[in-house]
Amino acid sequence: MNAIELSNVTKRYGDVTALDDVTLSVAEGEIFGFLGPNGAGKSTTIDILLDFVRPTAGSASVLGRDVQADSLAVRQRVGVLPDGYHLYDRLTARQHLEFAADSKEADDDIGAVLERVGLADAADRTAGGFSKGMKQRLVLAMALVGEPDVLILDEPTTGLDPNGARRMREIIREERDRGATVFFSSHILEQVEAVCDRVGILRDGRIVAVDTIDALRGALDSEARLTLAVEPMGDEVIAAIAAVEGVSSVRDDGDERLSVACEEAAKTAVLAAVEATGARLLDFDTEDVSLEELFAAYTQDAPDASAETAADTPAVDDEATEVRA
Ligand SMILES: Nc1ncnc2c1ncn2[C@@H]1O[C@H](COP(=O)(O)OP(=O)(O)OP(=O)(O)O)[C@@H](O)[C@H]1O
Repeated sequence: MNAIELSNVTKRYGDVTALDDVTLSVAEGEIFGFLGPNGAGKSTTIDILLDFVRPTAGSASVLGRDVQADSLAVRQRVGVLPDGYHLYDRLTARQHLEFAADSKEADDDIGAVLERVGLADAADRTAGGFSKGMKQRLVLAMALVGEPDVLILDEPTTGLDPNGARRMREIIREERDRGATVFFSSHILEQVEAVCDRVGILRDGRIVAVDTIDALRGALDSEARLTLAVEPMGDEVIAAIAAVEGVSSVRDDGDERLSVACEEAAKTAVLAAVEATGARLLDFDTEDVSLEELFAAYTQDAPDASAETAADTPAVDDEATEVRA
């Protein structure tokens, strides 16, 4: 049984299609990262899993139960850290957890849960005076109450300092080790890479990739980044590289250096094109795809080689002129 399943889920708000035919499965015991740019539909997906929002078409289940027909049973077994959470300013941290335990019919050791999220010292202070990060820790603590089978966390590290973010990652792993499934949305890629077994990438309401980060990197391997040092450097060299089949962008980094994004197979053709102009290749290097580039590759349109080349070609500066002279 999968912990979470979405089958052909579409959600429209008037003219806006927030989710477009999304199908996704998260296995039990998995830490699944849900990524996408602002407005991609992450919160809408989470709201559908919790039955706060109903899909226009399709269905969703959590732990084998339909989220609409069985919403109460689902909520009993799910711990949620929502996007726009609500705390009661006049209640203490301990009272919030007692409330969470009551509603889940759980008998957690409240002190221990507060200790776990680093709020033991603030247990009897009212939430109204909490900092943003303390509030986030308290909401996490509420999600952990009752040893939920599934944790759904919407941007869990928002407002947390580096220690808080690290503690959050530790807790996510501990929960998985206990047997829980963790589904969390984020656009902090390092967080996601540090803990997730798999990620799903959402773009404009559609799932564009689901895999391990390593596999996603591997799939982009065809897109290599080359840095070249060329002498003399000029528009002719840039144009020659941009014209090579498989090159998606050429960027002039100044100082006689160029960055070229191209298909793996096009690398040699790029080097040959440089030499064919009569310029000398002083140095070249290839780099790994960064997380940022990985995210951009799945969530943005491919850059237009000619546009980028034109936009990024700086005016000839003195130093460059000197080398050319
Ligand atoms: N209640 C609503 N009424 C109208 N449009 C909505 C509503 N809720 C969401 N949308 C739209 O649906 C799309 C998806 O929004 P959603 O909040 O799910 O994105 P998100 O991926 O969570 O974004 P973010 O990273 O900014 O939180 C957006 O275009 C948003 O404007």
